[in-house]
Amino acid sequence: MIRQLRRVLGPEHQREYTRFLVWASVYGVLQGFAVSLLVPIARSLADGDWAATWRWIGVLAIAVIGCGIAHYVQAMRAFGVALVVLRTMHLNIGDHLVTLPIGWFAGKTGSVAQVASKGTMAAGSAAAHLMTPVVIGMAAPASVTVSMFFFDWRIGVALLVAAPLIALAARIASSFIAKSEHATHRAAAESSERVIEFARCQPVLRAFGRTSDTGYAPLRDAIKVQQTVARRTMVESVLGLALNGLAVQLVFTGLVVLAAVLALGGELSGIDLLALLGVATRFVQPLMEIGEYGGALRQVRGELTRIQGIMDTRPLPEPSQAAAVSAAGTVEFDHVDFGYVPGTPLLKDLSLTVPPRTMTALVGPSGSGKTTIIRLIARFYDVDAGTVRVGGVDVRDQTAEDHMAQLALVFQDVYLFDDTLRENIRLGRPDATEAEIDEAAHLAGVTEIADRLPAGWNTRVGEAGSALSGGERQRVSVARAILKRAPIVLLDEATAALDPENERYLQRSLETLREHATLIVIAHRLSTVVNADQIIVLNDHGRIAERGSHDDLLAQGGRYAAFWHERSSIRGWRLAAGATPHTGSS
Ligand SMILES: Nc1ncnc2c1ncn2[C@@H]1O[C@H](COP(=O)(O)OP(=O)(O)OP(=O)(O)O)[C@@H](O)[C@H]1O
Repeated sequence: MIRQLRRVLGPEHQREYTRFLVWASVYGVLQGFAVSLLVPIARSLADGDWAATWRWIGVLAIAVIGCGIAHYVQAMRAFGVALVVLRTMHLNIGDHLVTLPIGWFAGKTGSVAQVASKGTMAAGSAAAHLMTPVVIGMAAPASVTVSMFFFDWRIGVALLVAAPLIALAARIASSFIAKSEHATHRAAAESSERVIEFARCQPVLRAFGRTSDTGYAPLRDAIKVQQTVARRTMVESVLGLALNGLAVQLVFTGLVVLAAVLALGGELSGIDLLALLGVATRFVQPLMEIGEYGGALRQVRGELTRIQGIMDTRPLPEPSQAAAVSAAGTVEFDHVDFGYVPGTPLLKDLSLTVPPRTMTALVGPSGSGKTTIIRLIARFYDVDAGTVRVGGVDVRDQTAEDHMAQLALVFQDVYLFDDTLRENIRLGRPDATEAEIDEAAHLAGVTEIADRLPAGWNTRVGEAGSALSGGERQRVSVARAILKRAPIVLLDEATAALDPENERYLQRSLETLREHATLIVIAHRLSTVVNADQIIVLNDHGRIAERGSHDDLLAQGGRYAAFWHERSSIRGWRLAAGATPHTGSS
């Protein structure tokens, strides 16, 4: 844990941390030394040598004063380190998170939040409360052992043999408990996920009559597993603690027996024996304390491992010198291979070119990789082979800032901040004038939303935009994109089944965006596909099946043409995998 804490603190706080460790060790060593002085004091008393007795008492007084000073300094330093942990760890984690590929966050938002809050608190309190007993638990027995070599080498040897035995027993007990604690942690995480699911899915569960009478089986099962695992953990923890306690007691008993044997053989006086018993007690007590802190130590170690896991995740490599954009508004895929799972390629040898200020529609069966293409353009992930060029330059040769400056993203899962409509649009370009915001809002149809809301433009949109409908949220997101004036707009049409109002605004926005920007759209609406300059039809093997304009593809008489003829009678469509047309509303 000492090493883990050092790693997560970062290089700039190493000196502070080392100073704390030194003072805590000095405190532990002085404690052990002070206790060991009982032996020479007892011996000189037994010998009736008052001068030596007072001399040793003087040394004890100095050691005790030293202990007090070391205690104070190490406590202040421990709080200093704890404050540094709390102050800097959030910043370190935050600074690191912004360098990670966006794709890394998929499915991790819950655990990242947990680590950033609970993990840093645990690390901070470990520095303030746990490190001192741990360091003393190691330093004091070591100091007692070394001191005993000066006063009675036989006891010194006995302590030297005993220490590793106690450490071994503690390690066995700890690994025993850690295994069951790990299972408890997993079971607890599973049932809390099921509880969240249960709360979130209430409308669905109620709609299907899965109320509390019938219960929600996954949650019930998860709780049952958690209870079983918790029972087992309790038993195993008690056994582990008992093993630890037994080992310490056995060592203590061994030391008492050894001292008694020496006393009986006339090698030690009665007063020597009493002094050694005191020393032996002080030897085992810190070791016992380390065992008692075992649970808390393992918990902190787990949190530090999770923090370290985030900090060890490699950021997207950035070039030391950014390449300048050479062909603004173009997007190229050059023999790209990509898969989310190593060894399972999704896109294979994919090449495509999107000229500036054109509109490209991506169509294909569900799961064919349309969203993945958009994510690669935005560099959520790096390709496995080939090159993705944005603005004529490999995305890996651009800084994240230069790269993202060329893109505006309108995704299905639009995230709005719990702020006013106006501030949510302003996010697209913070230095935009009020008139520019008004214009973007008007084009995307947000003005009409504001007119309807009770506080107009000043209405807060709620957590993640919960006060707006899906179509309205997308209109705000489109307004952001219009305001940004990025040369390339990536847009995932929310759904084929937009209501006429949202449909009209989206159509108008696309036309506006098209005047200045390159548009790459995951197209669900017939009108988008027909109006595109280029249609890329993906097959379900991660390759491009057909490409061209609507007229070209109809003339080719291939798969697109077949589906077109079949589906053009309904609004909204999507190519389905294999030979079976997709018959849903999308
Ligand atoms: N983060 C991820 N990790 C692992 N696999 C993923 C991830 N995201 C997508 N996939 C898988 O990659 C494949 C392609 O997904 P993608 O979202 O690109 O398809 P799509 O053509 O956009 O589908 P749809 O039209 O249904 O939205 C799917 O099989 C999907 O399950």
